[in-house]
Amino acid sequence: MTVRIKICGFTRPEDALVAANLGADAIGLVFYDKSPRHVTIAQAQAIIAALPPFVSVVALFVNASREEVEQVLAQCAIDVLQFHGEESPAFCRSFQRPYLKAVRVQPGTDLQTLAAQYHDARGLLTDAFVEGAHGGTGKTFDWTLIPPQLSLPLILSGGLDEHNVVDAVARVSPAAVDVSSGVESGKGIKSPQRMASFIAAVRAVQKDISKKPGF
Ligand SMILES: O=C(O)c1ccccc1NCC(=O)[C@H](O)[C@H](O)COP(=O)(O)O
Repeated sequence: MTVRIKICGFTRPEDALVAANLGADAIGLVFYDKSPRHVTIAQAQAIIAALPPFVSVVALFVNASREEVEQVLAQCAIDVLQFHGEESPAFCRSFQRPYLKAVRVQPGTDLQTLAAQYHDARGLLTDAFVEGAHGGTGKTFDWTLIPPQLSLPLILSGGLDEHNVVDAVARVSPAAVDVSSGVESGKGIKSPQRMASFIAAVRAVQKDISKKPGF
């Protein structure tokens, strides 16, 4: 199976275009004003306008109000919503859009129960738990906390980069990987070289896995 690649936290159209041309499946835009990667609606529109067809645009929120989410949906061509806060399943599904639920994983996090609660999500995005932060921390978590069989597609996130993503994909077999800090040269500034290395690493490990007997 193809491991999908989402790169998150773009603030500049030129970086998003490079990501798309390198083969990223999805790009993430952060609509959370406490993030250094926060984009305005005008910035988001410019980034989206720079993309070629068939690259999904994911809008991220952290405990946003219904009005904030609706305002973004009304003004930007968003394909998928991603919720990083304490949003209830009812809130997440109420926009009638595909959504991802992000979960900050620490010992004791019951991913099976969360997958059942958010059963209509397009995937569960597992990120590192860092006190006081909701995402984009560049920190990894203990991947053994992920149960082998989850009832939702797993999007592995949290501290991935061009060096550890090979090991991550081989160990966890996620449906997709998500990265932000690990392909940056500065907060919100994506490095073409790091994005290229990251995507190449995912594609290489995937080829290796598909060569194994029984695959
Ligand atoms: O990127 C942010 O600044 C951010 C802030 C608050 C909530 C979510 C945020 N990013 C969400 C993402 O999908 C990131 O890609 C994910 O958290 C992984 O980030 P990183 O560990 O930096 O790769």
